[in-house]
Amino acid sequence: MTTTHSPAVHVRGLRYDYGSFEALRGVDIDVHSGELFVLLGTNGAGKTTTLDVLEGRCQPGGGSVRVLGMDPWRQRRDVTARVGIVLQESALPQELTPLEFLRLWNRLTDAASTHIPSDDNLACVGLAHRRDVRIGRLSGGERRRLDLATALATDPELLVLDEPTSGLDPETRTDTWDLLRDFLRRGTSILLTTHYLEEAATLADRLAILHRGRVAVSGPLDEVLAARRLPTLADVFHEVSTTTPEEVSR
Ligand SMILES: Nc1ncnc2c1ncn2[C@@H]1O[C@H](COP(=O)(O)OP(=O)(O)OP(=O)(O)O)[C@@H](O)[C@H]1O
Repeated sequence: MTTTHSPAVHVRGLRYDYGSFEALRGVDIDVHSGELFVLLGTNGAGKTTTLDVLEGRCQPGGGSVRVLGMDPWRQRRDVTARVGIVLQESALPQELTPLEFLRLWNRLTDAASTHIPSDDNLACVGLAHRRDVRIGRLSGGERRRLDLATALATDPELLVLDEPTSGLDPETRTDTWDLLRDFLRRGTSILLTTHYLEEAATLADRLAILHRGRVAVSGPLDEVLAARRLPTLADVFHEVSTTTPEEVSR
């Protein structure tokens, strides 16, 4: 893995509209190199839209966005080669096995990237024993782990994960946390979204809560709690989600 001295993600004043609906209304986010940053949000707050912009799938309507120092809209191919992405909805081919799929994935993704051997990758995500089973027969949790394996295939500098533990049982979820911690130890930066506040409190070096297209609070958990004078992240989340947009502070 090559290292970078740029911040992993630098977003200022990001705006995005769906027609006349303002989904992002001036979002600021920094993910420091080597940290795990959690983006929380109320339903429809704009988390997925933010990730779509970071991945170069949507053109920002305003503001500036840098991912590993690059403009994801103009340099999408370069960003994709260095960023591992897990989308909220994946479309894995049901007829292939995990091993066949990862080998195909490695051939289809950027030839300039270094690929982790597929067997090693499957072992890394705890799927070695399921490598020859058709994907259509895998459980939801196993498929989510295969999603993660595709994101890890090019040994990325940055992982962008949209609800990577959604629908996993508690044990598989904590296994995934351990896996993410392994990647942090290797210097990978991670940005993930989740609806699980416990996950955010456990994993995040820093976090942000989006509400109606704006960052309502951000920072390390202890600073967020101190700033709001509240005992738990759940209390902060409740306060944010019951605040009207005009009252949201930046
Ligand atoms: N294609 C679209 N057309 C119109 N509105 C959209 C479209 N996609 C998303 N939106 C709206 O933009 C807002 C932000 O959506 P987004 O999916 O980014 O939120 P989110 O924080 O990921 O939500 P959730 O946590 O519920 O998945 C929502 O109000 C959503 O209804």
